[in-house]
Amino acid sequence: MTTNSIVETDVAIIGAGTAGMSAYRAALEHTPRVLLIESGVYGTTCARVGCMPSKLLIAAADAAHMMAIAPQFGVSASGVNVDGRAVMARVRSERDRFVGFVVDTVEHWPAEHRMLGHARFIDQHTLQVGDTQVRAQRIVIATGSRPAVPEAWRQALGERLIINDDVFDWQDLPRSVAVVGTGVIGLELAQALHRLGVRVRLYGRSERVGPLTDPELQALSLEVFTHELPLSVNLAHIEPRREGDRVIVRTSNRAGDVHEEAFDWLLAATGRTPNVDQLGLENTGMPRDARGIPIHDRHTAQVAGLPIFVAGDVNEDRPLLHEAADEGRIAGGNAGLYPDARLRPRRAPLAVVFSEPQIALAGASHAELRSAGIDFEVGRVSFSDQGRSRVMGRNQGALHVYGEVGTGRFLGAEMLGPAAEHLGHLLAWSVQRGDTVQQMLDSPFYHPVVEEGLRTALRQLQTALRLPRPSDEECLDCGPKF
Ligand SMILES: Cc1cc2nc3c(=O)[nH]c(=O)nc-3n(C[C@H](O)[C@H](O)[C@H](O)COP(=O)(O)OP(=O)(O)OC[C@H]3O[C@@H](n4cnc5c(N)ncnc54)[C@H](O)[C@@H]3O)c2cc1C
Ligand SMILES: NC(=O)c1ccc[n+]([C@@H]2O[C@H](COP(=O)([O-])OP(=O)(O)OC[C@H]3O[C@@H](n4cnc5c(N)ncnc54)[C@H](O)[C@@H]3O)[C@@H](O)[C@H]2O)c1
Repeated sequence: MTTNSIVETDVAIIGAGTAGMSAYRAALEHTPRVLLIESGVYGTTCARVGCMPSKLLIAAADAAHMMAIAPQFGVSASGVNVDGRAVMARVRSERDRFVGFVVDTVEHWPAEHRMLGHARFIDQHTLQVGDTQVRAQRIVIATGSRPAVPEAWRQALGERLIINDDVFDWQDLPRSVAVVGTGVIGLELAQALHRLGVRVRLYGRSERVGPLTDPELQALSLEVFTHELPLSVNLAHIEPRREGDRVIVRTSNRAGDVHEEAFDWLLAATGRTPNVDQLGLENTGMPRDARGIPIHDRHTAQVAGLPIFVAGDVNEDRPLLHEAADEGRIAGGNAGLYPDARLRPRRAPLAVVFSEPQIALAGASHAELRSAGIDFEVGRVSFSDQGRSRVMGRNQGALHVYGEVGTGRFLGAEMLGPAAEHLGHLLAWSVQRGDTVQQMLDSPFYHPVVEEGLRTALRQLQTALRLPRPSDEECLDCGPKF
């Protein structure tokens, strides 16, 4: 690569996604010499092909679903008509609006702070970007991730294999889609398309549908989604092939039963790969893990003693929007402050899946508690008979809350059920504050609300924890006397 120009800067940030933009703002608080480098287009994964367009598609699906189930309330219109072109027109135009705000923001930043091109490390302080060499005192890696698609499928299916990015550019809804991968993206998109009248089948290698780790809730999740969606899980082989314009998905289960079904498209939702492979990281001598991700401290974002920082989905640690923004803030701030580095606190974990019923994980997951060897008890509630959930016709799912034996500290929760996006917040906030189960029980609960289900689970947990009963002066909702 010939180098025609050299640019010198204090902080170079690779990637203008959510993490990179947040790092840019934080670094600017310490130095005006900041350079944000982007190899693709401005607008971020979240706004262009992630959080926002997926929720727009789900919003349309929710509308169709509400009309479809309205007769159970004694309300009906004359059938449900989904106009695929109108659905996709709204998805695209609202998505473009969100993207427009982000692009506007970046384009209003000074031109000398921005560079377009693919950045690659030459050494710890130097990046090659096209024919420009960027010499930076400190560098933030915020390169995000991309869909991981089995190469054999790409070869076999050509353009009939699609990823989430493609869905949000559709002009119309297709007739049929095979969705492979029962993780978050697969579940959200498969259910939305199904509710919009697309013939969908969701394929999975295991019996796990969504990110829940509690075995009882995993089983419930499989049961609930099997009830609504055509699902083929626990498959030993998934072998798609192309016949003309059709995709034939041939599967065999562990018992050897073979099934074939034809679709217009195969949507691969088979996880994501961190963008570390084309960065020349081998030229820096930085420590990396088996996946090639720079080993760094999640409270400073710094790679062991080096002037290099990591933020966002590229690190595979909680690949979520709010975490990418936080990590960008930490990485950019510390890149600005280098050689000082501040240890920054991290928020309690919170993840939400916008399926119906929704899924939420707050604080420590069941699997994390088990692997850490923590002594904990579980409180449970089913939403099938929960008052408000039944009123709304959304009485599906269950909530499990976890509390520490001995201290009564609330540790975390997993749930599948109504209003999980809101309950998840309450629960994560309690974990972050260090609330005890008793403190949560002493908080107000309105009537009739879904949160009353949470109270039932907390009461059960408090009983299971067998803690000494507080005096009547100290509590409103006290556990039993042992
Ligand atoms: C379908 C889908 C739905 C989602 N829904 C949600 C949701 O509802 N809620 C939620 O919290 N999260 C959601 N997420 C996750 C969320 O979108 C990500 O956590 C977030 O966008 C990550 O931001 P980032 O800055 O790390 O990466 P990105 O926004 O991807 O930014 C990385 C940037 O780096 C650039 N880049 C890469 N390599 C180079 C290089 N060598 N040189 C220069 N530039 C480079 C890329 O072009 C890109 O612009 C969803 C993701 C997907 C895919
Ligand atoms: N609501 C949200 O917040 C939201 C929505 C979408 C995505 N996200 C974020 O994006 C991340 C990535 O989501 P994702 O769905 O791509 O990943 P994921 O890890 O959640 O799911 C990938 C799934 O694909 C399966 N899989 C992998 N290879 C396969 C193969 N060859 N055949 C069949 N199945 C295969 C895996 O077993 C897994 O079930 C999530 O972890 C989440 O952090 C968040």
